[in-house]
Amino acid sequence: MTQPKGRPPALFPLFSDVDTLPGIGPKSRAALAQLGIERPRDLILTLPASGITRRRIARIADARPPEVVTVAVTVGRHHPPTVKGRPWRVHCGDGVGDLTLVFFHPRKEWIEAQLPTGARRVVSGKIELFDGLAQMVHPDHILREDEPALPEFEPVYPLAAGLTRKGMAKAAEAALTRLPHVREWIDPQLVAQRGWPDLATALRRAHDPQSMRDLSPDAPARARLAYDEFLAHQMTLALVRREKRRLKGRPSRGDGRLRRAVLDSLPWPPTGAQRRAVEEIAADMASDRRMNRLLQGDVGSGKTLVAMLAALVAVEAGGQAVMMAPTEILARQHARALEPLARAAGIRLAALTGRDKGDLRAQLLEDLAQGRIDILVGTHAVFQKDVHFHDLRLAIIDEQHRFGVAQRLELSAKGQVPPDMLIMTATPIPRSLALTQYGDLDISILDEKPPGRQPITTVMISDQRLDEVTARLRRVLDQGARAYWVCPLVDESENSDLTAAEARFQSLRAQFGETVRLVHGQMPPDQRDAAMADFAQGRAQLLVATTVIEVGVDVPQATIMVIERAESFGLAQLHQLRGRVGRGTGASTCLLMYHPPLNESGARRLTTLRDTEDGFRIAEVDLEMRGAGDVIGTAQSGLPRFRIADLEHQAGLMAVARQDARALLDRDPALESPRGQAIRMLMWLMSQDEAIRLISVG
Ligand SMILES: Nc1ncnc2c1ncn2[C@@H]1O[C@H](COP(=O)(O)OP(=O)(O)OP(=O)(O)O)[C@@H](O)[C@H]1O
Repeated sequence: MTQPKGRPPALFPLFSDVDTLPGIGPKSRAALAQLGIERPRDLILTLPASGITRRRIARIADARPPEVVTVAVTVGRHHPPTVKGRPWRVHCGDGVGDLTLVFFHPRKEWIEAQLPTGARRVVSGKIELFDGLAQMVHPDHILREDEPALPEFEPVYPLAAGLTRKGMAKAAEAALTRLPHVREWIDPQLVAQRGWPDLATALRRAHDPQSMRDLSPDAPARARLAYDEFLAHQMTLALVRREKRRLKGRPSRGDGRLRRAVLDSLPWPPTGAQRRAVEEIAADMASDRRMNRLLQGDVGSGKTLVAMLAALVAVEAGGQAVMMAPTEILARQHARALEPLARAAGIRLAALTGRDKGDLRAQLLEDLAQGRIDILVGTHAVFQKDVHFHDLRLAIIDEQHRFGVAQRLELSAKGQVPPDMLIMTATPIPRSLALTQYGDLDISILDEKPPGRQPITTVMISDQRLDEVTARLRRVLDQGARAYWVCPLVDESENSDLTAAEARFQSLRAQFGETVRLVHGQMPPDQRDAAMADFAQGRAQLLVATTVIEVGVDVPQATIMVIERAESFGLAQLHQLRGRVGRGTGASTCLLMYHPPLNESGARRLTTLRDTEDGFRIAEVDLEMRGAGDVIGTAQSGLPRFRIADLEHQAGLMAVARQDARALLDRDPALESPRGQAIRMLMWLMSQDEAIRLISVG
């Protein structure tokens, strides 16, 4: 295996092919590859995931089945199967009690050699009761009495077909011998304060746990290794961040005139969180470094205004701003929401999506290039080749978790003088994940709702009470209320959602008449816009919808939301959906209609939602229930795959690692000090090769 330029020779043995280890042949090599293990380095970072405690008992009668035990027995008679498909049974005993060993399809020679009648053997495995008799199916170990005793605790590695536990443990042991001596890269104070062992000791202990306690994320060895992984990752993010900041931006300073005009036009003052976020953004934009900031806002926290004020900084400075949304619907919605604000500021705002074609589009592009448009809102169409700005100073990206670090870097490469970047996300994500995925960005958080909002009353109700729900709906609609009715996510295919939504629409229309509208993603855009507009302006009172209304829809007069088959939605999605109500000063209600019986996960999601409206709290529960990868999305999210660290349980360490990484780079930009050198070693060890290249530019 060729070693990349710059990798310290001391690490070569760890990065050679895994089959250079003794005892690893082509078969094991293939099996290990299934686990993503290709080099000895991968082996040392693949830790036991769980463990088995095997109690040693003196007599069979001492077992408390079902239980994994080790016990000495005398082998009795063999009972080979008389009927095909039946197991081979071997009777054993210890003079007092009996134990039957059960084997499916054993090789005759093997089993007779392993368990000769009359011999003494130590067997270890799970004892179960079968028809009141003790039996052990496929013992994990069969030993002679003179063989070394089995340890009471046995680590369990992740296994793939073709690998045995023993084989894994041996391979890991062999790989560990290739670990060179390395200088400590962790801050000595942190090491002392947490009582962490050095790398080699930590690895040895992590591979040789003595009890379940040693496997917990808090065990010093595992905590240290998790921190190492976080630190390497955060070093990379810190380097990427530095690299981006190095990209000179142009300072955009406004006189505040346009921002004031917008604020004066609003009936309410900005919240403290909005004010803070705008200040942070304006300060970034005023500096001569490029802004790379993430604006994270809970539902209904008022991100739109913040985005608009940011855009106005660019316009006040004589430039333009662009805002990009992930979908056509969202882009249109943003444009609609920003339009009145643009009017108040007396500036020109235009929307551009894939839908725009022909002369209109050509005219729009011309206006944009001439600087006659100040703010452009759209889908990714705004970044097409033929779209030229007169003077683009700010790009706002409403991303919904769609981009990873790599994509962000790519985007920022667009344009000659790359604009400041503001990334907005409407889904609160737990801090640990934010630091993982967005560690290269600075973060502003909107965690405060505009004043005057009343808590949303959230109720769980069985769909067997559908009639009560519609009766109640009739009463409130008669009083002039506006309501959403969200149809279930039947399965992955959009068509079946559609059928469900259409069927529900028909039945509600039969009951409530003309005031019901339907929106779904496959409607012609004009019809969809018309239905939305009818609802927003009060010409319709009940909007039946699929999840297209999940984000961005803002109709403050809507106060009721019914979510059908609520248990079929994820937590974050439910939170977003519910966020469509409770956006005005009226009291709002959300009915989570479920189809009984609820399973455990469904129940937990719905009760969590019922009990809190705090998106950040909900995000934590979501993370706990689903794990990091699922919360952020698939591999394309840019979320790194940690081998050891556990984001759910070691989130605190991530924050420490981020701080340490940034401080380290500030003090030692080229990583030349002894500790800097050690950090380089860590980064090589963790395969952060790309990032290492960014160091030298330091
Ligand atoms: N400071 C404020 N005081 C009162 N109302 C506000 C304030 N800021 C925004 N609003 C109003 O709150 C509502 C929600 O704002 P906005 O649509 O910007 O939320 P959002 O953060 O985009 O939410 P979501 O992600 O849920 O769509 C809008 O009707 C907006 O006019």
